Formats: sequence, C-alpha cells, structure tokens
Amino acid sequence: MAVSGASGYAGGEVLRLLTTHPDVEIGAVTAHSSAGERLGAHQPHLRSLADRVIEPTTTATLAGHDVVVLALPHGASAAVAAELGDDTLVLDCGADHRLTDADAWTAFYGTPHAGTWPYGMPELVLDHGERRQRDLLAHVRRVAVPGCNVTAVTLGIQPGIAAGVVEATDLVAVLAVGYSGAGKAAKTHLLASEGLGAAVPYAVGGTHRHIPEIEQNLRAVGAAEVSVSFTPTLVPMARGILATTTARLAPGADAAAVRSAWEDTYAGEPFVQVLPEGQWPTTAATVGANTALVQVAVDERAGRVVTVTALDNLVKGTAGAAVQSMNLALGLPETTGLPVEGVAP
Ligand SMILES: NC(=O)C1=CN([C@@H]2O[C@H](COP(=O)(O)OP(=O)(O)OC[C@H]3O[C@@H](n4cnc5c(N)ncnc54)[C@H](OP(=O)(O)O)[C@@H]3O)[C@@H](O)[C@H]2O)C=CC1
Ligand SMILES: CC(=O)N[C@@H](CCC(=O)OP(=O)(O)O)C(=O)O
Repeated sequence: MAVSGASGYAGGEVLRLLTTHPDVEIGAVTAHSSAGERLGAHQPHLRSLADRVIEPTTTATLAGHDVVVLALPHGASAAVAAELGDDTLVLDCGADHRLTDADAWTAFYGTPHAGTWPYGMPELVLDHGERRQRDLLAHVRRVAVPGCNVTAVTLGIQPGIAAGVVEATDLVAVLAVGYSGAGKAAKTHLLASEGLGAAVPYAVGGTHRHIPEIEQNLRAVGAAEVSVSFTPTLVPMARGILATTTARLAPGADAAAVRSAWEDTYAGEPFVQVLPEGQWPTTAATVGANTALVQVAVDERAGRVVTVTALDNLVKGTAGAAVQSMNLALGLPETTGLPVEGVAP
C-alpha cells in the first residue's frame, strides 16, 4: 500500500494507523517538495518509518500497489488517480470527488468538477435508515473520504433527520476546530503569537466549502429540503472538532423520541457513541481515536434540539475514515487496525 502526501498531517496520520494494521504492508511513501528527504524529518513520531525516503508522487512510484491513499491538496488527486488502474483501491482524503453536484463543486471550489466517487462515511444513514453507506462500500475501488467538519455535523444531526424528529430547513452548526485541520501548508494559521490564546472565526457567512457536502449528506439521509448555517472557529488546540448543531424540533416530537432516535441510530456502531444523558463530549476524549462522541438534548424553551459531536479531525475526520473504508472495500472486518481508545489528559 502506498501513501501519497506522506509528509503532511493527513498522510502522516494514515501512516500511523497503518503501522499497526495487521493486513497492510506499507510500500511507497510519496510527497512533493520533500521528495528525497527522510520521512523521519517530517514525521518524527513515526519511528518505525523514520528511515524511509520520501519519493516523488508519480505514476511510477505509485504503480504496483493494491491500495493508494492520496492525502494531497485539493485539485491534485484526480490527475494522479487517472494514472492508476481500475483495480487499484484509491482513497482520496481531499475533497475532489465528494460532491455529486458539479455546479455546487464549482460554486464552492471554483474549479472544474473532477467527478464523484463512493463516499467514505460508513455510518451515513441512507433513506431514513433503509441502508447505511457501508453497504455501498464493499469491493469499491475508489473512495472519497469525507471532510472532517462534515463528519462531525453529519454524525451529530442525522439521527434526528432520519427519524423525522427535527426539521432540516433551519440547521445552525457552530464548530470549534483545531489548527491541524488546515494542514501543514497553512503557514498563516501557525503564527503562535496570534493563534495561542485566541478563538478565530473563518469562512463566516455561508462560504465554507463543507456546506454543500453536509447538505448532500442530509438529503441522502432523507431530508427533502436542507438548509445549514455553518460557522467554524479556530481554537488553540492541535487536533479536534467540537460541533454544536441545533435544529427546530419537529411538530409532535418530544424529548423521549429525540433520545431514542439518537440511541437507536448508533446502537450498533463501533465508532460512534451516544454518551449517557447529561454527559457532554469533549475533544480531549477523542484524541488519537477513530471515535465520535455524540450527545443530544432538547431546549424546550427555544423549541430546538441541540446536539454536540466531538472527534479527532485527523482520525475519525480523515485517516481513520480512510482506513475504515479501506477495510470495507477489501472485505476486512471494518474495525481492523482502528483504535477506539483516546489519549488523555
Ligand atoms: N488536516 C485535516 O484535518 C484534514 C485534511 N483533509 C484533506 O487531506 C489532504 C491533505 O491535507 P493535510 O495533510 O492537512 O495537508 P498538508 O499541508 O499537511 O500536507 C499536504 C501534503 O501534500 C503534498 N503535496 C503538496 N502539493 C502536492 C502536489 N502538487 N503533488 C503531490 N503532493 C503534493 C505535500 O508534500 P510536500 O510536503 O512534500 O510538499 C504534503 O505531503 C487535503 O486535501 C485536505 O483537505 C481532509 C480532512 C481533514
Ligand atoms: C482548521 C481548518 O482550516 N480546517 C479545514 C478542514 C479541512 C478538511 O476537512 O478537509 P477538506 O479541506 O479536505 O475538506 C477547514 O475548515 O477547511
């Protein structure tokens, strides 16, 4: 198996998970400007791979691998994937192949649409619970790994939409997000003097590129019409997303129906846990784990449901989702090689 973008945050996290995956042998590690350097210079925490040499990302270096993970900047993956055979399993951690609507892609990303691949969110409820997305991932050879913020919002609110206990036309999502979500290349995000001790909103006012992806997911769950107001805020932590999503309670729904919608949706899910009533998720409890922690409550006064999801953007938000989808595509047990325990404090 090859990992492209191996010097970056997402590629590094894929490699960390693969070092303990029993069915995977790590082959080429490739990147761009760091080609020719030791992997250990970029990923000093990956001791067993430290002496690997980063290769350039070319057809030749990726050829001959059964599985290729692409963790490249937006726009770079389509050309690379086109050179890989149809029998190679390619998992794209970038956004290029997530959206089905080419117009929505162009509106939010400003480039031509590269196409649509099977979507790598196994827990996504389809058609009000008839199926889950995992049912569509067996034997696929292309996977679009979801956006990390998208995963947090979708997992948080989808039980209410599937069960019809919330309205999907007035969703408000506000997120606290860690800096690693922006990637190593985002140097402006790394000015410690500005970032430490500050909460910094970005992509405010309906401009964030994850909005059409969230709406696409919630339509797949069963919402006829979806509208989401989405506001992320950078907070001084390396990893983590805490997504708070609120929605109007549907007519006739009550707190008991809301509780059972959330608990029933995630009862059998290995990587999504609805916490006991009254206990709220924290990002700290998910660091390093392929786990999303979810809680829900009804704000009777406001007539709204409030759901909070915490996850590690680099694990359940990217690399863990990639490995989970890889397992499904290869016919391996879905949980293979994926930690559910976090690191604390
Ligand atoms: N960080 C996160 O939480 C998440 C990231 N993702 C997605 O994963 C992808 C990677 O993100 P992330 O790891 O954060 O980014 P980084 O900036 O940390 O890493 C980018 C990687 O891509 C390589 N690269 C840059 N340009 C090219 C190119 N033209 N051809 C080949 N390789 C190139 C870099 O190599 P080099 O260093 O050698 O130049 C580096 O290995 C992005 O699409 C991102 O949106 C998705 C979900 C969450
Ligand atoms: C802090 C930060 O900037 N986070 C990124 C998350 C990126 C992500 O999930 O990946 P894709 O870009 O592949 O969709 C953001 O909000 O855009």
